Amino acid sequence: MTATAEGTKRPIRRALVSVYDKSGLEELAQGLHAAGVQLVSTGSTAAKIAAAGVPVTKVEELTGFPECLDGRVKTLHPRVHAGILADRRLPDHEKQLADLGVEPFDLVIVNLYPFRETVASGATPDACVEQIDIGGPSMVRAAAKNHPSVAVVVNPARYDDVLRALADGGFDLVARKRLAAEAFQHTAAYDVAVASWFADSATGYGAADDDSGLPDFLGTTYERKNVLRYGENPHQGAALYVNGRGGLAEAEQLHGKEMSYNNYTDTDAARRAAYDHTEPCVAIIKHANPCGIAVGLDVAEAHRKAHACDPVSAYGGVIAVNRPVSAAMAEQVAEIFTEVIVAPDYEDGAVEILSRKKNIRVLRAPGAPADPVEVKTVDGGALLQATDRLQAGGDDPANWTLATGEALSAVELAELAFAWKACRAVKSNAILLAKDGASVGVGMGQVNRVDSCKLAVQRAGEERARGAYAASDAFFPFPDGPEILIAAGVKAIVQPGGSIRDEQVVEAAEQAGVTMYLTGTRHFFH
Ligand SMILES: NC(=O)c1ncn([C@@H]2O[C@H](COP(=O)(O)O)[C@@H](O)[C@H]2O)c1NC=O
Repeated sequence: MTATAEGTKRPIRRALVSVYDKSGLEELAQGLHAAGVQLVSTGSTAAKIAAAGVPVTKVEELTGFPECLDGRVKTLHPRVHAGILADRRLPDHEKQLADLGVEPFDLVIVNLYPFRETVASGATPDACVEQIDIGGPSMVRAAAKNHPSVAVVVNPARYDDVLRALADGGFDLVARKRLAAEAFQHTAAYDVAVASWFADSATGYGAADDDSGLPDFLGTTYERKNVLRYGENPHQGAALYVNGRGGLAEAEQLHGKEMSYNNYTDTDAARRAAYDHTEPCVAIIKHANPCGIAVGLDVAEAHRKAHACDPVSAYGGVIAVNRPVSAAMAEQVAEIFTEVIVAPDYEDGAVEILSRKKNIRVLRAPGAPADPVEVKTVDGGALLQATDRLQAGGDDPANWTLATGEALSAVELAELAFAWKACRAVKSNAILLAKDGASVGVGMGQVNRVDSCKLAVQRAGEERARGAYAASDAFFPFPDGPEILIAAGVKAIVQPGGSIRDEQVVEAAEQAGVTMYLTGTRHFFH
């Protein structure tokens, strides 16, 4: 076999066209015809080409076999597939084609039935199954395999390239290989979507062969959306990929500079924090940790309270809101250097107010974060876990156990519940002090809980710590942590409990007359 030189172009004389998405088809067919290319096509594709005044041979005429079974069999025929798969570099293949009376194809243009869109429309299982394209992927894969002889196009956005190549003597091997790669990516993503739908798993990622609910095969595909300027640091290349499920990765940017890698990770953390609360909530994040979380009667009030937690750190922060941003809130934000603001929407005038600052990135991302699972890579593998969400059991104060002290009133319990929920947004070991529905002191990311307690108290300051409501994301292993909170004068503490020294921990609170509740639920966040 002699390898075709990379730069050698293969002229296009005969094309097979079978497309579900018929956008740009008429112009393409006219262009192909004008360049002297013979067209062979399926049912309604052929009808549209003919209607555009372009001569076309129906596949049925080629195969001598009618399209049948409601379109389940159209192109699945040796006259089609031998025409696609013959390796034109091999004299023996050329001879076999001649003996069999099969004419080869130089170009295959196919796009597939809209399986994903049909599933998303809520169609019946039978209707979804009917949209699993069989003949299309077969042609695409055959043409891509045989890229030394055939060019394959799966995306109408490539039609201009086809017309340009025609005028230029055809595609060279490098271009055909690139088209083949695109074609296999297209069928691979299509098959993953079909496989995941069949698995019908809660994760949407694939089938579980046992009762773990976790897929045996982690099947999801991502398409590159943007190349980012750099990653976490300037020497790291980075890009944003989307998996077609919406969310932050597909947020609409309404204003400002291009999002950076760190902007994305902080914005993700900010949305996670803001959407934990049912009241209007604002979370301000720096380096994935909150420098302020607060709820209010409206978003402007929530923002004032969140900002007041730590105005120094909020400089250059990332803000997430769980409600549309009002003009009043926008006026406040416009006064503070802010990297990103993300919200489900913006009220009239809010974007214009925010846009007074050239650089602030203004994002619209409708809906709460909804990914059912989180995937983290480790060297040589990946970890998948169900996404941590607030639990109906342990995160509901109605289910908490009063370990010691006076039971809180409903208003006080709501304060402690706010602290508990807000603490979930803090990197472990996490301690959060709150007052009036706002964080006032946060101790984050320390390698022991005592230091997190010290940090939370120090950041709150004496006055704000006194009478605050304290939450810990995981149990206190020793009484030393709570002792710091107690010494600072907190009113109540909530923590999961479950340490072998719970008794000593509870005793410390008891002696000081501080109320302590146990949730039975932990929220590590790393
Ligand atoms: N069954 C087959 O032999 C077959 N061959 C081509 N198709 C698909 O039929 C569609 C085009 O059909 P039409 O030209 O009738 O609109 C394309 O999306 C193509 O991928 C087929 N359909 C499904 O498998």
